[in-house]
Amino acid sequence: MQTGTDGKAMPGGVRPGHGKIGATVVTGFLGAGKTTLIRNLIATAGGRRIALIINEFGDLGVDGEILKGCGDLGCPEEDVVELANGCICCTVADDFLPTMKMLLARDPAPEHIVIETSGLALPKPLVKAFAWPEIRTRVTVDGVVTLVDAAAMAEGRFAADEEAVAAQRGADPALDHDSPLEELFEDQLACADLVIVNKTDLVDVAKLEELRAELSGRLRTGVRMLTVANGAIDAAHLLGLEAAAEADLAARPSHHDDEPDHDHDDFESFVVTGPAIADPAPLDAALAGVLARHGILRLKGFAAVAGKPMRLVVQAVGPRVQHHFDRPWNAAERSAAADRASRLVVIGETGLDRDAIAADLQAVLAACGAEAAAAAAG
Ligand SMILES: Nc1nc2c(ncn2[C@@H]2O[C@H](COP(=O)(O)OP(=O)(O)OP(=O)(O)O)[C@@H](O)[C@H]2O)c(=O)[nH]1
Repeated sequence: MQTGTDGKAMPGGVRPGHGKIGATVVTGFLGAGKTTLIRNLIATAGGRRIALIINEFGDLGVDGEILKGCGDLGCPEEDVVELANGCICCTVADDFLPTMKMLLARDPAPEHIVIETSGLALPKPLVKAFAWPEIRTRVTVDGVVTLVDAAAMAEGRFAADEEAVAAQRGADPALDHDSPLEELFEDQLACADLVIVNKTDLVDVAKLEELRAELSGRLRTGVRMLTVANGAIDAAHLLGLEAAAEADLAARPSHHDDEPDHDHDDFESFVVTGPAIADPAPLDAALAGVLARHGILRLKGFAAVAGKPMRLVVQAVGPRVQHHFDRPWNAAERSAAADRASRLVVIGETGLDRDAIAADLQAVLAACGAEAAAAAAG
């Protein structure tokens, strides 16, 4: 399902403005479906040479790995650049600009550049980087595409916890923000040229209309909104917006406009390593329990399954856990088979009980081995 809010025709394909290379910034909260959308974009881009810059908050490059593993001809591995271990908005000078220069030095240069920000990144500092002299002569921000997780929004997962905010305000009357999640959500919406409400399969029609009405009141004038499931939207709707967002920063307010050196103290992530499992069947329900017990926002990574040549991708967003085999372990990974283990990145608001979470996750992985062994023996 794809609909415009204003009934106008959607833009066509890539129309490079003023001879510059277009760049699309894909933003949206943790697990909103950015990587899923980008896979669809690549698959429907008609063979255009698109370079991807993939940024992750945790130091395990899961999204880049998934995109490289997709085997799509439009996305050869060398065109996927990973910027893990930090939010792109904070590492612009150290990581992003050198990466852009490297891509622009290629011959031939990419036809379009797509940047997936981490789910915790503020898009505005990244857009600002396109105004840097070395970049702006060659590249323009074709559009900022913000994904909204319809299910998370319907469940109130971005809304401020009124009691917690009241308690914080009591302790610090100068506090001017609602909650880290709400602020981030607002920043991502305020910077958008196009909003995609994803995961419509998880909400009913009435709820979706409610969400659209709420969102449309929070967007800049003229920003379009589309509704989709599984990021299934054609590249023609995403590329060619011709927004030149880097020249329009004042129209995109951020909660952090007065904080050039903001940080991400409100969130943390760490990686848990555990044993290979024997049976993925009980994994989802068991992991959902861990997420709920510890208030984990996002968990993702890879599990090794004993006796299987394929890598198991594990994904959890809020209460929903999914797994699937994506590709065979490659030769280098196979030769390290003795060390092959399951690796999961955990992301949440600051204050996670890392030891307890690691123990809980390792117990789940171990149980998925033990239960299968018991079933085989019985
Ligand atoms: N039910 C449902 N699941 C979806 C949809 N889109 C994505 N997912 C699932 O949501 C999970 C997260 O999707 P990703 O595409 O990895 O999300 P992301 O925004 O890239 O995640 P981060 O980079 O960690 O912020 C995966 O398990 C997807 O399969 C959708 O429309 N409906």
